[in-house]
Amino acid sequence: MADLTLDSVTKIYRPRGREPVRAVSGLDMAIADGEIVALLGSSGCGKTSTLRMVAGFETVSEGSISLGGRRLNALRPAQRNVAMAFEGYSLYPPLTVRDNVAFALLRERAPRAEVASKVAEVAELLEIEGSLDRYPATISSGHQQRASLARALIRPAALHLLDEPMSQLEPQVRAVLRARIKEWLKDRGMTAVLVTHDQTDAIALADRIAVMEASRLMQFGTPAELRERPANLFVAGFVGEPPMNLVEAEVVAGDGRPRVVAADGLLTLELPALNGPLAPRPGQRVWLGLSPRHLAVGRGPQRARVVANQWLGDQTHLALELGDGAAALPLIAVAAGMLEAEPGESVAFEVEPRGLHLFDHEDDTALYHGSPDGTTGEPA
Ligand SMILES: Nc1ncnc2c1ncn2[C@@H]1O[C@H](COP(=O)(O)OP(=O)(O)OP(=O)(O)O)[C@@H](O)[C@H]1O
Repeated sequence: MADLTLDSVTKIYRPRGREPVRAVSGLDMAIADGEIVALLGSSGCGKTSTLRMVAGFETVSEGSISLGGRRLNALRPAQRNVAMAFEGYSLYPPLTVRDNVAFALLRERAPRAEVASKVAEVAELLEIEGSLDRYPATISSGHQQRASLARALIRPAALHLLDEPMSQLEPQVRAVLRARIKEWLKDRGMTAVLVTHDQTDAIALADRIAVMEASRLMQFGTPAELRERPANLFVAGFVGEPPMNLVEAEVVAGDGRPRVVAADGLLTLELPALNGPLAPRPGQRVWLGLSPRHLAVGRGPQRARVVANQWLGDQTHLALELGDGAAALPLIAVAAGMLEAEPGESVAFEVEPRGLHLFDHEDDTALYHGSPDGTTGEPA
């Protein structure tokens, strides 16, 4: 267990006969001892390359990686004191699942009785007791994935790396195992970095999430920080299901309070007095972000037409439209309970102050996040 630091880490692949590929660009991250971090992003954003550089399976092109104060760059994987569960499982085919799981402990000459008890414990955690005496090729991909996870989780190491640890698991099993894996890591104070493209996995497992896009780190924060204070337009449009509504708008001076006007005046919202170096000025074009969960339907000064109403068993997703035709402004609102609203119906709504965000129109960075009571402007 140790803290992990990535300092300006860059990975450039140079495939023969092809253009170089910049897979990771100037990544800075400090992960605390005992922390669980998820690298979250879409396919090809550089998550796996990052994990493989930490594990030592890829060289670092630029920058430095250290674990517990020890620089890792030049060390072989076996010298790093890092355990990794691979997305492709990489179990040894000639060994039973039991021997695969126990392999690293036996190699480190741990007492047999201790190994047996640890294997039994992790097998129970991941519900693979019935597969222990079988060979990898004879069990399902889901069980192979659990066996690979089990093998990594029982290894004593300073850092545990998990590459898409749940990708092959059924949704129900996934929810149960997520909670158990988190408990296992936390009970033992283990430091872990996992790679996932699944937001639910990231939110459920990690203390902090590193959102990556096109080789760059977009934001590194707790799930609440990403949701309530997205650092830029990308994170605002990526995090949350559904993510934030984003529309082009302009800040205008009001009598007293400034306002933000979107879609040719179809939507006008009052802002608190804005100040600070980043605060948008009257006349400035911005991206207006509205969190679906803070569009309160059934009250307030605004009106919209219901386009669709989806009841998802525990929440309602409402597709709304302001105005008509090609110029209409679409908005998604989410309500915790069931909302009776028919398509075609006109409903009242209001934007709760904390659901309002502004982003720079030029460089996409956050300029303003609404505070719960709406009395003060809280520049990003
Ligand atoms: N060995 C390699 N040689 C050349 N390019 C590579 C190599 N490995 C990865 N890449 C490229 O680097 C970029 C980042 O890939 P990486 O696998 O790190 O992303 P990822 O976010 O983990 O995606 P995925 O979820 O699909 O694994 C991609 O453009 C990928 O095609």
